[in-house]
Amino acid sequence: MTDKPRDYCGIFGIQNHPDAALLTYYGLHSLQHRGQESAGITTSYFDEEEERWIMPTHRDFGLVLNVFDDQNIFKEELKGRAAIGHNRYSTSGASKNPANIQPFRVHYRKGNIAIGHNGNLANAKQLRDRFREEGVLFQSTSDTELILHLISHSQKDTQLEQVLEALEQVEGAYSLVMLTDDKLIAVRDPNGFRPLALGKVDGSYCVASETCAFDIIDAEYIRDVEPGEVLVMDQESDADSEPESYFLEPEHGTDTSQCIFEYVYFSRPDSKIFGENVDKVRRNLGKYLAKEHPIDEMLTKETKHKPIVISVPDSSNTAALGYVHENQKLGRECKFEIGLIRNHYVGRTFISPGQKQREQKVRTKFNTVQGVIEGRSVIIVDDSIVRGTTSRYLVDMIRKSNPAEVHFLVSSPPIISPCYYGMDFPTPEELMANRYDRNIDDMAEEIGVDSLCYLSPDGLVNAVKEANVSPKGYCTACFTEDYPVPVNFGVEKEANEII
Ligand SMILES: O=P(O)(O)OC[C@H]1O[C@H](OP(=O)(O)OP(=O)(O)O)[C@H](O)[C@@H]1O
Ligand SMILES: NC(=O)CC[C@H](N)C(=O)O
Ligand code: SF4
Ligand SMILES: [Mg+2]
Repeated sequence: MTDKPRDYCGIFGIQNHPDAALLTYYGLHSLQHRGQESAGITTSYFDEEEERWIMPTHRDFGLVLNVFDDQNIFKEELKGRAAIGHNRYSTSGASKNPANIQPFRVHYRKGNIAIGHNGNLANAKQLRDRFREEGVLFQSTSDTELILHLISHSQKDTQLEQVLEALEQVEGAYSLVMLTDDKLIAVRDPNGFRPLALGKVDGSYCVASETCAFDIIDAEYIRDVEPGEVLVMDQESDADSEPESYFLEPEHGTDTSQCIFEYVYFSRPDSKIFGENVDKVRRNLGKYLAKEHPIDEMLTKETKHKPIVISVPDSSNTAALGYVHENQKLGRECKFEIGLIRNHYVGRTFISPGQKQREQKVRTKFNTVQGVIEGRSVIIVDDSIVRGTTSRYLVDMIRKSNPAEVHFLVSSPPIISPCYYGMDFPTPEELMANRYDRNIDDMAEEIGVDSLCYLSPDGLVNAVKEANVSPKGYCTACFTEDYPVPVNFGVEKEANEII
């Protein structure tokens, strides 16, 4: 397991566009925050000379910028009017295993097929055990490959029927982009765990995990792919007519369970996911934080300045603004300040084992603005505490700038349980809330703050539902242990690695 939660994967797909691979490349750039281990693009075209469909794939470890560092990749290699792309953060199958880099592309009796997956299959172990018994030779150690085996094993007549039959057998979290020789297929699991949006650009359809990938290519957001929806776009599809749409039956329950942590931390504030702007929802989390923990109820020191609220850039900027705005509305004095400066050249989730290295990591990523902090009552707003590494060392650094007092507010509840739906969390024992038996006073002492306050689980759901009025439900399992789809607890990411 990992040091802290890491992002989900980012996926992108486009059909019937002359610059399919290039637009996918730009889309992946915008989705870089969702996965930084590896990146890949697959395209599809009919080769007149060879009289067959070709599906070139370019994929490697690293950031999008490094993987696609040569223009010729687009001119000579990734030809075709349809493309899918993937940025990976591993949840099933080791991150260092090159076989796990997506998209996966295979050839079977119905032609070529490629897949990019964001999420984690809840019944991967059962499916893998079944295939192993049947004698299947696996090409990777990832859960995503199982979907391809299910498709190739299907005895249905058409490829589309095979895909639908395969998807009826998988459970858990999956937003998918798939490429067949002549079709782009976009899928969201019936629970709708992961986001996936439909857009159009130059009259062509495109899909992406987050709408910030549309903005970078000047595409227009049309709507979300609905939970359980399978969208099929062929070479004749043009974005003025509705794409073909099919629906999968939910295996467990009928409610949707969109990942609430997307709104708390993962998605970019300039994106729209689950039908609502992330910025709007995140500000509302700050507002509810102010309702539950108004600023003056925390302060204990008299200072000659207004208390200051600082965010931990960039992920909590928006929630901190919402917190300040609501306090001011309630007549409580405070102001938003930039008290921490972030070095943007340090990766989002740079893994560094060992305590000394973790401390160094926080120092490399942040520095304090002494003049802003000195003598003030400082309220730090962050979006989440996982292991407690960031908060502990940040408070240490802030204390060195001589504030009058330091309080820590979190715009989500304590994380008490891992995610099994597409995010890589530390084990339950490593989560800070569990290390301190969920005793918030003890956690405050460990972090070194005068007080520590969290948004309540009800506050979280209410804040999200007020900002996004859609009736769809949310997964809150990492905060509540209420898992909407049964999971195989304790299966390690590396469980299938043998070399
Ligand atoms: O308690 P911890 O284990 O330290 O993890 C919690 C921190 O991790 C996340 O930020 P991260 O540094 O991953 O990325 P960000 O820069 O996108 O906020 C989150 O926003 C918290 O600041
Ligand atoms: N974070 C994700 O969405 C991961 C997708 C897939 N389970 C993998 O590990 O490759
Ligand atoms: S467990 Fe947490 S991170 Fe995972 S899908 Fe549910 S809300 Fe999202
Ligand atoms: Mg952060």
